[in-house]
Amino acid sequence: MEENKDVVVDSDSAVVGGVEDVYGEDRATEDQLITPWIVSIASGYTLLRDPKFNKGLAFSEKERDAHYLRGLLPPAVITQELQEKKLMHNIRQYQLPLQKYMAVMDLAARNDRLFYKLLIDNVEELLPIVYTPTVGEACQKYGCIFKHPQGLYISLKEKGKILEVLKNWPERTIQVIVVTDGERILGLGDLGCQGMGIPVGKLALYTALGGVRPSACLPITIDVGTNNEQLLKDEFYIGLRQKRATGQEYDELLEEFMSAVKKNYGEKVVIQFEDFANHNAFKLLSKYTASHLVFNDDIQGTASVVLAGVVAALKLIGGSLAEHTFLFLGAGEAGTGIAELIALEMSKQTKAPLEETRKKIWLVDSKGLIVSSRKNSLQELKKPWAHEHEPIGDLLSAVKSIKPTVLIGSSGVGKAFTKEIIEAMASFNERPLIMALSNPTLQSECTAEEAYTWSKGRAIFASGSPFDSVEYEGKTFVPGQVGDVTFVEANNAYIFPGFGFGLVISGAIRVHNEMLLAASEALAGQVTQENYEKGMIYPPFSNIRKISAHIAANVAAKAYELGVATHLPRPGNLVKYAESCMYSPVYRSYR
Ligand SMILES: NC(=O)C1=CN([C@@H]2O[C@H](COP(=O)(O)OP(=O)(O)OC[C@H]3O[C@@H](n4cnc5c(N)ncnc54)[C@H](OP(=O)(O)O)[C@@H]3O)[C@@H](O)[C@H]2O)C=CC1
Ligand SMILES: CC(=O)C(=O)O
Ligand SMILES: [Mg+2]
Repeated sequence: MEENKDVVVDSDSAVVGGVEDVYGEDRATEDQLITPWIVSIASGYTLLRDPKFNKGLAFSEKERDAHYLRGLLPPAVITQELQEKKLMHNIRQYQLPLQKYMAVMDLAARNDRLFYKLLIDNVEELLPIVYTPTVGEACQKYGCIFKHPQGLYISLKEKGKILEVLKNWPERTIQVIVVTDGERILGLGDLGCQGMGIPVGKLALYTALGGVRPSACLPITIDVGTNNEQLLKDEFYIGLRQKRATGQEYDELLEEFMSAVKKNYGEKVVIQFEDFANHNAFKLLSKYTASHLVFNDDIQGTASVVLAGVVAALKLIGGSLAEHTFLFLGAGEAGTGIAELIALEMSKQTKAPLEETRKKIWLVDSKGLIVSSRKNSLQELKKPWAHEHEPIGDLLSAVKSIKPTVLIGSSGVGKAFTKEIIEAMASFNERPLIMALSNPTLQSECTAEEAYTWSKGRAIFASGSPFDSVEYEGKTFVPGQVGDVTFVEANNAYIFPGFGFGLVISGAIRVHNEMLLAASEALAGQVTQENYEKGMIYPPFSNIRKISAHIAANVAAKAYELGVATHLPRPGNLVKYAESCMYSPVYRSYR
């Protein structure tokens, strides 16, 4: 007879069980199998351990009686506000941003609502922690700080079983998925499976800034290996230890993933592609745009946010969009995505064909200015930008020759906007618009201080990652505004939460460029006269939920107009409707 490996109650066993050890867990030796089991009603200790329902010391006396919590908590009953105050006090004690990140993520694992309340009420302070720049460091060290899964990991090992993997996730109704394959994490390159910090951070913003319920958000990392040698050698690395799969093997895994998502969650789940390398990002977007509700944040969300900033800046620098000349450093996802949306908006405004409006926009890549003589060797995405011009190898020469009014950094190369470049911009522009979009902070093409001092206070500056206050000529300037220079965040975080929420509330089934323009228009429309007077080109982040409601409403309105909305009848007042649908983190009372 085969030996029974399950736990057997054996009075002669050397292993002595605990008191009332009816399931035999305490008696099990390490080589014996045990059955993991839980009680399914969330009460007592289980309730305290469930982040979705846990309220910690905020459970009332009545709730403590009704839900078997007596004795499991100390006697004090405190409010959610006091819990928030205590946590912020504790978080502020940490010196290192990564420690703050870990403390905040630990809270998320313990108590959903308190986590989101903290994030919503302290958005400007906590955004640099859960998002860029700290999330970049967290991804680099994810293997070391990993405590428990915060999303789904789908690796090559799960090939053929992806639908089953999706079913393992505890929530059934999913509205937004943010997925990465970790190959281009911010400007930090290939971080493989450790890119998980990005979908987790982006979805935290979907809830805190956009109002999507946390249980409807699903972070996913697709692990096809990594080409990052350092990670492959790192004993704490949490991903597959192999080089990246490419070609057919990659395409088949992604195809299985995309069809499993549609099969499991239906047509109306938003799939946000995030931080894929550009050779896959453009391919995936064009492959699935007609069959799925897909949105690439780096290409499309960034485009929408930058267009909004440029349109708002026109109030300060004058002229219409088509009267400006744009030069980009970086011709990848962000660069070409932004360029295309600006050209589209110009074309809409002037009725000139897109081929014409594109000529107002120039891009520089790692090989220099993109010009027609390079056309045969260019990636498809760059070809529309190959205008007639003599070849130029470096950015400074390109700036001097093109004389742009707007300079945009989307290269991931820190410090690429040198003193000479900013001075050149300031020499032929009264108010040069300079956007250093690359993340995290060290990748920024220049700092706020550099843009300010080198332009002698005339630049309008916006960056992808936040900057600390600046001392200039004896004055301390805080982020948001320095004299005439503004350095608020030109980051897709302004757009994607409201954009995705707009898709969700309208039941949209496809994304169209017109919807990106609608989002951009809504964001630019939220910059107030008071903001303009301070030189700001984005509204303050502290108003982000109101801003998101406006973005969502504009996106939803466009979805209805284009006939891709399925939530019928169309609500009359979409802003009010969006606000009414937003998740609130305030504790609920339990019967
Ligand atoms: N603020 C925001 O909201 C966002 C910011 N970003 C940031 O933008 C950066 C780029 O992202 P993404 O566009 O997706 O990346 P890509 O890899 O798609 O594109 C990078 C581009 O930069 C060019 N480049 C790289 N090195 C140099 C160099 N030394 N000189 C000139 N050009 C160079 C590359 O040239 P080549 O094509 O020749 O290789 C490529 O065209 C990242 O840091 C990312 O964090 C991205 C999305 C949103
Ligand atoms: C902000 C963002 O999406 C990026 O840097 O990739
Ligand atoms: Mg990104």
